[in-house]
Amino acid sequence: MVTEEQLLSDHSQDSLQRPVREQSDDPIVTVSGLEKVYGKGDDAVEAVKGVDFDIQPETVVGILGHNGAGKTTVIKSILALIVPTSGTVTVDGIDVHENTSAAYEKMGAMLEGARNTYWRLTVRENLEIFSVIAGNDYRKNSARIDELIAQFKLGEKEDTPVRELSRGQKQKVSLACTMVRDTDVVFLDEPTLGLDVESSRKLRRELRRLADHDGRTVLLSSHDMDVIEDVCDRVIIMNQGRIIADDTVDNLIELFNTQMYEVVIEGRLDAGSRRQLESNFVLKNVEERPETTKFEAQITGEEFYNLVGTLERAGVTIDSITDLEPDFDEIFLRLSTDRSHAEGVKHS
Ligand SMILES: Nc1ncnc2c1ncn2[C@@H]1O[C@H](COP(=O)(O)OP(=O)(O)OP(=O)(O)O)[C@@H](O)[C@H]1O
Repeated sequence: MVTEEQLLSDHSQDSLQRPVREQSDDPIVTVSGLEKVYGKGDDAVEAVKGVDFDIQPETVVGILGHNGAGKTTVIKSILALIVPTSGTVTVDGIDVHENTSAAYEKMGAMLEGARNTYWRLTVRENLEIFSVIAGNDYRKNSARIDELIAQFKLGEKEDTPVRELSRGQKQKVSLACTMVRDTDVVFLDEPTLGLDVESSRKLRRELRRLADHDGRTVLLSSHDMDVIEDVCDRVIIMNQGRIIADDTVDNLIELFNTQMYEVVIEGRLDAGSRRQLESNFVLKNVEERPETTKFEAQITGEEFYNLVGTLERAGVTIDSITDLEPDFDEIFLRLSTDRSHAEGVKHS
């Protein structure tokens, strides 16, 4: 078993320059039939119950789920930090559990945020030490270190010990240290945790740039839906050890986009009309005002005209119908609390 320390400090590369990976449509990460049971007998916990997915190169994939959903177990299995009960994981075609050292040349990880770094050392010393650990002569690598310091706007703090930095600055140092190892695949656990709005926004841009310009593949976990929405090409949502949704962010938003409408009608909704509506649609938050009544109707895309027709047949005068576009926060909540959505949102 390889420890987390070894993964973060793999030293098998002679030079910092990442060999250019041949262009290919093959997935760079494949996870097949992954299962993990912790403990035995009555104490056994089925943390991951048969998970399959592929990740295409140069994409950013988010993994989401409530606490205990199994995300860390999946990520640690990919990183060969734990041995799964069954299933296989390959990175760039290499089985991570059979050939861990070769797989580590392909991947870097920031698992515990700022705790990765050496707090007594300065920012620059941290980057130098991570460079040395990666098998590089940091003196020859100073251009890359300068670049990372500039990219993460750490210039003013480069000679400050990490322990004296703010939480956000520590997070940036940690990420920069992960980037010193110039690997094809990068795993980031809660990369924006504790960052202020502005720093989080900049970091999100940086994460996007990693895929778009540096050709890296990023798998990140986050509870911050803005990060997911802004940065990820695709999102995998886990619940109780299983994948319940796996699709592009755009598709997930589109799927939920047309499902909720806010309707305002003139006057009151009489009992007969209400019964008629409720037999066809889910009505929520009915609110009677002095002159109007407002309610939300949950429908599928094609039923929009049915909704209008039903209202007209009921003799109701429609003031307005507004598409309630859910934010990703709400989509995540709906998906992870209502299993009935799950079947429709897995991409092939
Ligand atoms: N070492 C362990 N021994 C026993 N059970 C474990 C161990 N690690 C995790 N589990 C259990 O496995 C399940 C999945 O845990 P995991 O850490 O993978 O979830 P997660 O989605 O990463 O959660 P979080 O968002 O809280 O980090 C949980 O029920 C957890 O209690």
